[in-house]
Amino acid sequence: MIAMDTLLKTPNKLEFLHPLHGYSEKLSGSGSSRVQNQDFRFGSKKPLVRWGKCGGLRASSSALLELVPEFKKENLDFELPLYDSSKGAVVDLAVVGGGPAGLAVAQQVSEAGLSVCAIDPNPRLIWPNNYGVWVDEFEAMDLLDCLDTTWSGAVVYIDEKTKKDLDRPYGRVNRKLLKSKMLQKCISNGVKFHQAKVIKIIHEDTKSLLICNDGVTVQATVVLDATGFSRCLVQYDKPYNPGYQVAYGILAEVDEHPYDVDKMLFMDWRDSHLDNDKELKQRNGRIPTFLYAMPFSSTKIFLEETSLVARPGLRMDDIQERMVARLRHLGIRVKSIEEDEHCVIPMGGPLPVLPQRVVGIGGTAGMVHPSTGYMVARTLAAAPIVANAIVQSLGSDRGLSGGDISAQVWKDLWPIQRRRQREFFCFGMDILLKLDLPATRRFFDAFFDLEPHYWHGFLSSRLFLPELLFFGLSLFSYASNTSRIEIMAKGTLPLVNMINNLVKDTE
Ligand SMILES: CC(C)=CCC/C(C)=C/C=C/C(C)=C/C=C/C(C)=C/C=C/C=C(C)/C=C/C=C(C)/C=C/C=C(\C)CCC=C(C)C
Repeated sequence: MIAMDTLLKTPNKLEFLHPLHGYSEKLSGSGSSRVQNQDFRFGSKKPLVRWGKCGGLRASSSALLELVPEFKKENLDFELPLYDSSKGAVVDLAVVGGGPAGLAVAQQVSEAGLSVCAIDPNPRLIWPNNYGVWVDEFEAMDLLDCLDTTWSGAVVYIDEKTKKDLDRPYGRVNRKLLKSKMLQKCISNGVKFHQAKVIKIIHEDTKSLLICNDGVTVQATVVLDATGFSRCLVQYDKPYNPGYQVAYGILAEVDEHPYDVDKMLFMDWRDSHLDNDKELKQRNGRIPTFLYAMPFSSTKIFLEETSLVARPGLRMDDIQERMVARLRHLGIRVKSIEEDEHCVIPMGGPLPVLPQRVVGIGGTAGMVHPSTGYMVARTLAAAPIVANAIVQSLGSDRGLSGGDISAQVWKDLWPIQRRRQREFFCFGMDILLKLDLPATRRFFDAFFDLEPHYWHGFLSSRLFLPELLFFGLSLFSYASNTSRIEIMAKGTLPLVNMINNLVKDTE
């Protein structure tokens, strides 16, 4: 076992290659933002941070990082039927990216008897992400068997004195099981797999040619980009200015922790762990982070220090430093780390060009919840909508061109009520971006006092515009006077922007 104080003396392990961002987007096609112990990139294809010798991190977090095991790629043991390019056949659908969203669509389109080719550089790799979901969201999709742990409720610590018990069960997705189930179904429906990255796409009237980095060309009537935040194929025509959720998580064996094993810790905004570090406390006061934790037992726990949203995103080393200070304060001594994850989720920002020839789902299609960073339940729920639209359009005898088919799919994915809903969520994000720690606490104090229908519905994208207005008014009425003033002061400009955008987008 290594005590935090001993850990503090260990020399540093991170080497900085970029002054601003020690983190990455995942650039290849698994439809996910989380990465584990690899080179890091941000935006550009250049490595920015490398795990290696010495560097700019304060010693405190480096020692914790010493416990992080070498990243092992864990593959599923499946014999995947391969795409045969020599036949020159045109498949009905090519899915680029093998994350949850891409595989769900591949599975559902192939179920309808259409031919599908799934392209991913690592199609057997178990997703590195630790997905958490509200149990009711997975229940609605009949996916309860894909949760490996559930908690009867969740807890939010607003500050040292205020704790909220959330009466809503939460679960961790069993990513190995979920991916195995989806792959199994894809295989039995006849999906073919191609292990490569797509580097170029050429559109013709009735088909598209996907040129892969191994020289193979896949021909498809419809192309679905499910590559996550790399936004490989989908086009954007507005400046990309998202907020960033940044988090660092460890699945750790500890000697003990103070959290109730029957509840998951949704947000812990306490900051007494920073009392001895004035500078860090001030930083946290300006752009706060909270702890999110899934206690599996009294000695095994997933801990994730999280910046809800910031622009630009917080540096990963800053987050790690805050986490180490918090664990030390809570008396959590880490014995070993089973896995760690670095998570950078772009939130909000413009939607892609609607419609366009390539269809998208998940991060690439603007489907991350702009106020929370959550996506997996929403994209899994959207997969049948995308799949149905593809199946209907391809099956229609109206002789639709590739462009007509994609237009139909985009229309079903982003109907006006979903676009308006997203506009409201972006409005919410714009307010969150401006709140310091005291204001954030006041905001969430009111948010979690709302009727469950409102806060559940907001977090799970179940409220649409008229109801969202009542949600906003209700939040306002629950807020303290100080918080109301803050919402008005910080929210007026975003409110005007939202109204302008809603007025412009009328079809
Ligand atoms: C899992 C994942 C995805 C990731 C990883 C990392 C982590 C761990 C994360 C976590 C996260 C979390 C926990 C999150 C959470 C979040 C939340 C809770 C959020 C919430 C939000 C809310 C909001 C934004 C709200 C808003 C509201 C508003 C805007 C209102 C307003 C009002 C006013 C202005 C008044 C007037 C009225 C009208 C408009 C009508």
